[in-house]
Amino acid sequence: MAQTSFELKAQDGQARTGVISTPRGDIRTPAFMPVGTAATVKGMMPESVRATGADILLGNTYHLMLRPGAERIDRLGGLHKFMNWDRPILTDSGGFQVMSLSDLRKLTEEGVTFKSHYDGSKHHLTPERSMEVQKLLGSDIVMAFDECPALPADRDRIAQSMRLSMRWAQRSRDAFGDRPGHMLFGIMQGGLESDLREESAKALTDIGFDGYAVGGLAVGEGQDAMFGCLDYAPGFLPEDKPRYLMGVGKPDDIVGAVKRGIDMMDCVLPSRSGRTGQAWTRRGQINIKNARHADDPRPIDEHCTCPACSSYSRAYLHHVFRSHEMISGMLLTWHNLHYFQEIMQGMRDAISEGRFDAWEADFHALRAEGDI
Ligand SMILES: O=c1[nH]cnc2cc3nc(NCc4cccs4)[nH]c3cc12
Ligand SMILES: [Zn+2]
Repeated sequence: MAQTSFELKAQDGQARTGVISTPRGDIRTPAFMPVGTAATVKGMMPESVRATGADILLGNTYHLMLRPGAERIDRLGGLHKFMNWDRPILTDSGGFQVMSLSDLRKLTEEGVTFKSHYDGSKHHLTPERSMEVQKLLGSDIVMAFDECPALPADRDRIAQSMRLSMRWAQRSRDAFGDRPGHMLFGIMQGGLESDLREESAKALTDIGFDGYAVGGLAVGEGQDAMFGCLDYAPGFLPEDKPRYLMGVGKPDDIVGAVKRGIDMMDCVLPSRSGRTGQAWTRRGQINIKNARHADDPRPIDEHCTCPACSSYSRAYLHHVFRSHEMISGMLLTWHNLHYFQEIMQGMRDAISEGRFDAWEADFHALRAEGDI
C-alpha cells in the first residue's frame, strides 16, 4: 500500500495543479511551504500557520541536528509532536546549510565534516546520516543529501559537483529504504548547463524517487538565468511526480516558476522580511517603518482578510515596529504568509479553470514599482 500519492488534477500550458496525499494530510499543489527552521515558523503559532492556508511546512535538518538534536526530538515523540504541527513536514537534507552556515567545512566523497555555527562542536553529515536524522525527526518528505556548488563556478566544477550529488542520491535512496507513508525526493543539480541538468535528471530518474527537486538555483544567479533554466529543466523530470524548486522566492519568482511546471516551493522571504517590516501585497511592497505610514489609518491592503489587515492600521504597525514590540513581526509575518498562500490558491484555481495566463497578466498589472 503506497500511502502516499501525487494526483495531477489539471494542466494549463506548463502549469499544473494537483494533490500530494500523505498519511498526515493532503498538500494542494502548486504549494508554498513556510520555513520552520528551528521547529517554529518564527513569530507564528502552528495554528496560525495553518490559518494562512499552509498544508505543509519545511524543517531544517542542519539546525535541528545541532540544536536540540535529532535523537532528543525522537525521544520526545518526533518533530510533529515537538512543535505541535500534525500536518506534513518536508525536511531538507542539511548539506546546503552546512555550506552556507557552518565553519571549517571539509567535503569528501564520504560527506561533509563541519563545526557548528552555534557552539563550534564538530559534526559529520553523510547521505546515510542525513537519512537517519530525517527519520528521527519523523519528516514526511525527506530530501536526498546533495551538494549545491558555490557560484561562480566553472562548468567542470559544476559537472564534478553534480556527479558527486548523483552518487549521494543513490546512497540516500539505499539508506532511506522502503518507508510506506514517507516520500524521498531527489535533487537535480547541473548549474545553468542544460546538458548537465539533463544528465542529472536521467541519473535521478534511473534511481527512482517519489518527487524531484530542482536544486542549485536561487543562489544569486538572478531571475532571468533562473527562468532560463526553468524553461527546460522541469521538462527533464517525470511529469507524474512532484517538482520542487528549492529556496524560491519573491512573488513574481513563484508565479514564473509555476508557469514553467514547478509544483512546490519554500522560502524564508515572507517570514524573514515580515520581521523587518516589509509587507508584500498584490500592488507591491510596503516598508511599514517608513515615516510616511505614521498617520495612515488604512490597513496594509484593504482587500486582505488577514488579522493585520482586518484589525490594524498602517499607523499602528508603523508604531509597533518603531517601538520594537513583539506584535510587529507577528502581524506582518502573518500577513505575508497569508498573501503568499493567496497567490498559490489563485494559481491553483486559475490552472483548474484554464485561465492561468489571464491570472498572471492581472498579477503583473497590479504591481506598482517600489513602495506603495
Ligand atoms: O541545491 C540545493 N540543494 C539543497 N538545498 C537547497 C536550498 C536552497 N535555497 C536556495 N535559495 C534560498 C537561500 C537560502 C539561503 C541562502 S540562498 N537555493 C537552494 C538550493 C538548494
Ligand atoms: Zn493582510
